[in-house]
Amino acid sequence: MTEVRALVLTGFGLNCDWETAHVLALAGARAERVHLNQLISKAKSLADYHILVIGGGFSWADEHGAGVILAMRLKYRLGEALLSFIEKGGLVLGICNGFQVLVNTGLLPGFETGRLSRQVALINNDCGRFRDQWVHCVFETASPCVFTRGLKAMDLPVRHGEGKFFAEPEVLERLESTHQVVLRYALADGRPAGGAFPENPNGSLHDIAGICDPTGRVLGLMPHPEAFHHWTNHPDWTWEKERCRRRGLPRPREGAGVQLFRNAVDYVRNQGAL
Ligand SMILES: NC(=O)CC[C@H](N)C(=O)O
Repeated sequence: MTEVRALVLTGFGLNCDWETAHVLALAGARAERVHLNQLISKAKSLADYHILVIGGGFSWADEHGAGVILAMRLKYRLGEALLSFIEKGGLVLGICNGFQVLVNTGLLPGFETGRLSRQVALINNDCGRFRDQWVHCVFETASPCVFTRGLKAMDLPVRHGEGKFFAEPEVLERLESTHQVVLRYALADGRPAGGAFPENPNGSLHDIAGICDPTGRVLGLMPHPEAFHHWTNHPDWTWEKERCRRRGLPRPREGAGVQLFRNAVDYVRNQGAL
Protein backbone atom coordinates (compact mmCIF):
# COMPACT_ATOMS: atom_id res chain seq x y z
CA MET A 1 0.00 0.00 0.00
CA THR A 2 1.27 3.46 -0.88
CA GLU A 3 2.12 5.59 2.09
CA VAL A 4 0.03 8.35 3.62
CA ARG A 5 2.31 11.36 4.04
CA ALA A 6 1.80 13.82 6.87
CA LEU A 7 3.61 17.11 7.39
CA VAL A 8 4.01 18.26 10.98
CA LEU A 9 4.89 21.94 11.10
CA THR A 10 7.80 23.03 13.31
CA GLY A 11 9.51 26.26 14.26
CA PHE A 12 9.25 29.49 16.22
CA GLY A 13 7.95 27.97 19.45
CA LEU A 14 5.70 25.14 18.28
CA ASN A 15 6.68 22.40 20.70
CA CYS A 16 4.50 19.29 20.28
CA ASP A 17 5.91 18.19 16.93
CA TRP A 18 7.75 15.07 18.10
CA GLU A 19 4.69 13.64 19.90
CA THR A 20 2.48 14.56 16.96
CA ALA A 21 4.80 12.84 14.48
CA HIS A 22 4.95 9.81 16.79
CA VAL A 23 1.19 9.42 16.99
CA LEU A 24 0.81 9.87 13.23
CA ALA A 25 3.31 7.05 12.77
CA LEU A 26 1.29 4.90 15.21
CA ALA A 27 -1.75 5.64 13.07
CA GLY A 28 0.03 4.40 9.95
CA ALA A 29 1.25 7.61 8.31
CA ARG A 30 4.78 8.61 7.32
CA ALA A 31 5.17 11.77 9.33
CA GLU A 32 7.80 14.37 8.57
CA ARG A 33 8.63 17.37 10.76
CA VAL A 34 9.04 20.35 8.45
CA HIS A 35 10.13 23.85 9.48
CA LEU A 36 7.92 26.75 8.39
CA ASN A 37 10.89 28.31 6.57
CA GLN A 38 11.31 25.16 4.48
CA LEU A 39 7.80 25.73 3.15
CA ILE A 40 8.26 29.46 2.65
CA SER A 41 11.57 28.96 0.80
CA LYS A 42 9.90 26.23 -1.30
CA ALA A 43 12.46 23.63 -0.19
CA LYS A 44 9.37 21.59 0.72
CA SER A 45 5.92 21.72 -0.83
CA LEU A 46 2.56 21.11 0.81
CA ALA A 47 1.44 19.47 -2.41
CA ASP A 48 3.66 16.45 -1.58
CA TYR A 49 1.60 15.59 1.53
CA HIS A 50 -1.91 14.40 2.33
CA ILE A 51 -2.19 15.69 5.89
CA LEU A 52 -0.92 18.94 7.45
CA VAL A 53 -0.77 19.20 11.22
CA ILE A 54 -0.12 22.45 13.05
CA GLY A 55 0.44 21.32 16.60
CA GLY A 56 0.58 22.83 20.02
CA GLY A 57 3.05 25.21 21.55
CA PHE A 58 3.83 28.86 21.95
CA SER A 59 4.58 30.15 18.47
CA TRP A 60 6.20 33.58 18.72
CA ALA A 61 5.64 33.33 22.48
CA ASP A 62 1.94 34.13 22.01
CA GLU A 63 2.91 37.73 21.14
CA HIS A 64 -0.06 39.77 19.85
CA GLY A 65 -2.37 36.91 20.88
CA ALA A 66 -1.73 33.17 20.64
CA GLY A 67 -1.27 31.98 17.07
CA VAL A 68 -1.58 35.44 15.53
CA ILE A 69 1.91 35.88 14.06
CA LEU A 70 2.16 32.33 12.74
CA ALA A 71 -1.28 32.79 11.17
CA MET A 72 -0.10 35.96 9.42
CA ARG A 73 3.05 34.22 8.16
CA LEU A 74 0.93 31.40 6.74
CA LYS A 75 -1.71 33.69 5.30
CA TYR A 76 0.63 36.07 3.51
CA ARG A 77 3.40 33.65 2.51
CA LEU A 78 1.50 30.39 1.96
CA GLY A 79 -2.17 31.39 1.68
CA GLU A 80 -2.66 30.21 -1.90
CA ALA A 81 -0.79 26.95 -1.28
CA LEU A 82 -2.94 26.25 1.78
CA LEU A 83 -6.21 26.97 0.01
CA SER A 84 -5.28 24.77 -2.94
CA PHE A 85 -4.07 22.00 -0.57
CA ILE A 86 -7.52 21.97 1.08
CA GLU A 87 -9.41 22.30 -2.17
CA LYS A 88 -7.57 19.29 -3.61
CA GLY A 89 -8.70 17.12 -0.68
CA GLY A 90 -5.84 17.58 1.80
CA LEU A 91 -6.56 17.27 5.51
CA VAL A 92 -5.57 19.96 8.02
CA LEU A 93 -5.49 19.48 11.77
CA GLY A 94 -4.77 22.30 14.21
CA ILE A 95 -4.17 21.33 17.81
CA CYS A 96 -4.29 24.02 20.50
CA ASN A 97 -1.81 26.63 19.20
CA GLY A 98 -2.55 25.15 15.77
CA PHE A 99 -6.29 25.69 16.32
CA GLN A 100 -5.57 29.30 17.28
CA VAL A 101 -3.58 29.64 14.05
CA LEU A 102 -6.38 28.21 11.89
CA VAL A 103 -8.90 30.55 13.49
CA ASN A 104 -6.65 33.56 12.96
CA THR A 105 -6.09 32.71 9.29
CA GLY A 106 -9.82 32.26 8.78
CA LEU A 107 -9.38 28.68 7.50
CA LEU A 108 -11.69 27.87 10.41
CA PRO A 109 -14.63 28.07 10.35
CA GLY A 110 -13.98 28.79 6.65
CA PHE A 111 -17.56 29.74 5.85
CA GLU A 112 -16.51 31.42 2.63
CA THR A 113 -14.26 28.93 0.88
CA GLY A 114 -11.28 30.53 -0.76
CA ARG A 115 -11.31 33.50 1.61
CA LEU A 116 -8.92 34.05 4.45
CA SER A 117 -10.65 36.26 6.99
CA ARG A 118 -11.23 35.71 10.71
CA GLN A 119 -14.77 34.96 11.88
CA VAL A 120 -14.31 33.52 15.40
CA ALA A 121 -11.73 33.89 18.16
CA LEU A 122 -9.95 31.99 20.90
CA ILE A 123 -9.48 34.43 23.76
CA ASN A 124 -8.12 34.44 27.33
CA ASN A 125 -9.54 31.76 29.63
CA ASP A 126 -12.33 33.12 31.83
CA CYS A 127 -10.46 31.99 34.96
CA GLY A 128 -7.64 34.38 34.03
CA ARG A 129 -4.99 31.67 34.23
CA PHE A 130 -3.24 29.08 32.12
CA ARG A 131 -5.06 25.75 32.62
CA ASP A 132 -3.28 22.39 32.55
CA GLN A 133 -5.81 19.60 33.21
CA TRP A 134 -7.72 16.69 31.68
CA VAL A 135 -11.20 17.26 30.29
CA HIS A 136 -14.11 15.06 29.21
CA CYS A 137 -14.98 15.60 25.56
CA VAL A 138 -18.12 14.58 23.68
CA PHE A 139 -18.25 14.45 19.89
CA GLU A 140 -21.09 15.58 17.65
CA THR A 141 -22.02 12.57 15.54
CA ALA A 142 -23.76 14.75 12.91
CA SER A 143 -20.54 16.68 12.18
CA PRO A 144 -19.00 16.20 8.71
CA CYS A 145 -15.53 16.04 10.34
CA VAL A 146 -13.47 13.19 8.88
CA PHE A 147 -11.07 13.04 11.85
CA THR A 148 -13.76 12.20 14.41
CA ARG A 149 -15.92 9.70 12.53
CA GLY A 150 -17.40 7.15 14.90
CA LEU A 151 -16.06 8.87 18.01
CA LYS A 152 -18.49 9.50 20.86
CA ALA A 153 -16.52 10.58 23.92
CA MET A 154 -12.96 10.61 25.25
CA ASP A 155 -10.87 12.26 27.92
CA LEU A 156 -8.04 14.47 26.72
CA PRO A 157 -5.59 16.92 28.29
CA VAL A 158 -5.75 20.68 27.76
CA ARG A 159 -2.96 23.15 28.46
CA HIS A 160 -3.57 26.68 27.35
CA GLY A 161 -4.08 30.27 28.40
CA GLU A 162 -6.17 31.43 25.44
CA GLY A 163 -8.76 28.74 24.83
CA LYS A 164 -12.12 30.42 25.26
CA PHE A 165 -14.08 29.94 22.06
CA PHE A 166 -15.87 33.16 21.20
CA ALA A 167 -18.12 34.13 18.30
CA GLU A 168 -21.05 36.46 17.71
CA PRO A 169 -24.49 34.86 18.24
CA GLU A 170 -25.27 34.60 14.51
CA VAL A 171 -21.92 32.91 13.86
CA LEU A 172 -22.54 30.43 16.70
CA GLU A 173 -25.96 29.71 15.27
CA ARG A 174 -24.49 29.07 11.85
CA LEU A 175 -21.81 26.76 13.29
CA GLU A 176 -24.48 24.79 15.15
CA SER A 177 -26.84 24.50 12.19
CA THR A 178 -24.08 23.36 9.82
CA HIS A 179 -22.78 20.88 12.43
CA GLN A 180 -19.34 22.46 12.31
CA VAL A 181 -19.12 22.16 16.09
CA VAL A 182 -17.19 18.89 16.38
CA LEU A 183 -16.54 18.46 20.09
CA ARG A 184 -17.55 20.01 23.40
CA TYR A 185 -16.34 20.01 26.97
CA ALA A 186 -18.54 17.67 29.03
CA LEU A 187 -19.37 16.53 32.53
CA ALA A 188 -18.27 13.07 33.62
CA ASP A 189 -21.69 11.66 32.66
CA GLY A 190 -21.31 12.90 29.07
CA ARG A 191 -23.68 15.85 29.17
CA PRO A 192 -22.17 19.10 27.82
CA ALA A 193 -20.55 21.07 30.66
CA GLY A 194 -23.00 24.00 30.38
CA GLY A 195 -20.16 26.40 31.03
CA ALA A 196 -19.33 24.79 34.41
CA PHE A 197 -15.72 25.23 35.55
CA PRO A 198 -13.43 23.31 35.55
CA GLU A 199 -15.18 20.84 33.21
CA ASN A 200 -15.32 23.68 30.71
CA PRO A 201 -11.79 24.90 31.50
CA ASN A 202 -11.91 28.28 29.76
CA GLY A 203 -15.51 29.52 29.51
CA SER A 204 -15.92 28.58 25.83
CA LEU A 205 -19.34 29.55 24.48
CA HIS A 206 -21.57 26.51 23.87
CA ASP A 207 -18.77 24.45 25.54
CA ILE A 208 -17.05 24.39 22.15
CA ALA A 209 -13.72 22.57 22.22
CA GLY A 210 -13.27 22.10 18.47
CA ILE A 211 -14.79 23.02 15.11
CA CYS A 212 -14.34 21.98 11.48
CA ASP A 213 -14.80 23.73 8.14
CA PRO A 214 -17.80 22.95 5.93
CA THR A 215 -15.86 20.20 4.08
CA GLY A 216 -15.04 18.37 7.32
CA ARG A 217 -11.40 18.12 6.21
CA VAL A 218 -10.10 20.97 8.38
CA LEU A 219 -10.35 20.46 12.14
CA GLY A 220 -9.13 22.57 15.02
CA LEU A 221 -9.40 21.66 18.68
CA MET A 222 -8.00 22.89 21.99
CA PRO A 223 -7.54 19.46 23.67
CA HIS A 224 -4.42 17.47 22.72
CA PRO A 225 -5.24 14.07 21.16
CA GLU A 226 -1.52 13.43 20.49
CA ALA A 227 -0.92 13.56 24.25
CA PHE A 228 -3.18 10.54 24.80
CA HIS A 229 -1.27 8.13 22.57
CA HIS A 230 -0.66 5.49 25.24
CA TRP A 231 -3.31 4.28 27.67
CA THR A 232 -1.06 5.08 30.64
CA ASN A 233 -1.06 8.79 29.70
CA HIS A 234 -4.48 9.01 31.36
CA PRO A 235 -4.33 10.17 35.00
CA ASP A 236 -6.65 7.27 36.01
CA TRP A 237 -4.68 4.58 34.20
CA THR A 238 -4.03 2.54 37.35
CA TRP A 239 -7.82 2.35 37.90
CA GLU A 240 -8.20 1.20 34.33
CA LYS A 241 -5.52 -1.46 34.89
CA GLU A 242 -7.37 -2.71 37.96
CA ARG A 243 -10.73 -2.66 36.16
CA CYS A 244 -9.30 -4.78 33.35
CA ARG A 245 -7.73 -7.19 35.84
CA ARG A 246 -10.96 -7.64 37.81
CA ARG A 247 -13.09 -8.18 34.73
CA GLY A 248 -10.55 -10.33 32.95
CA LEU A 249 -10.38 -7.83 30.08
CA PRO A 250 -7.27 -7.13 27.99
CA ARG A 251 -5.60 -3.80 28.69
CA PRO A 252 -6.24 -1.05 26.13
CA ARG A 253 -4.00 -1.30 23.07
CA GLU A 254 -3.32 2.43 22.95
CA GLY A 255 -4.52 5.84 24.11
CA ALA A 256 -7.91 6.98 22.82
CA GLY A 257 -6.42 9.99 21.01
CA VAL A 258 -4.74 7.81 18.36
CA GLN A 259 -8.09 7.05 16.71
CA LEU A 260 -8.45 10.63 15.55
CA PHE A 261 -5.21 10.32 13.56
CA ARG A 262 -6.10 6.82 12.30
CA ASN A 263 -9.40 8.19 10.96
CA ALA A 264 -7.41 10.76 8.98
CA VAL A 265 -5.05 8.12 7.59
CA ASP A 266 -7.98 5.82 6.70
CA TYR A 267 -9.78 8.72 5.03
CA VAL A 268 -6.79 9.40 2.77
CA ARG A 269 -6.50 5.70 1.88
CA ASN A 270 -10.22 5.38 1.13
CA GLN A 271 -10.23 8.49 -1.03
CA GLY A 272 -7.75 6.76 -3.29
CA ALA A 273 -5.76 9.97 -3.06
CA LEU A 274 -2.51 7.99 -3.02
N1 LIG B 1 -0.64 24.00 24.38
C1 LIG B 1 -0.74 25.01 23.54
O1 LIG B 1 -0.64 24.85 22.32
C2 LIG B 1 -0.93 26.38 24.14
C3 LIG B 1 -1.40 27.41 23.17
C4 LIG B 1 -1.14 28.82 23.60
N2 LIG B 1 0.25 29.05 23.80
C5 LIG B 1 -1.93 29.16 24.84
O2 LIG B 1 -1.40 29.18 25.92
O3 LIG B 1 -3.11 29.40 24.74
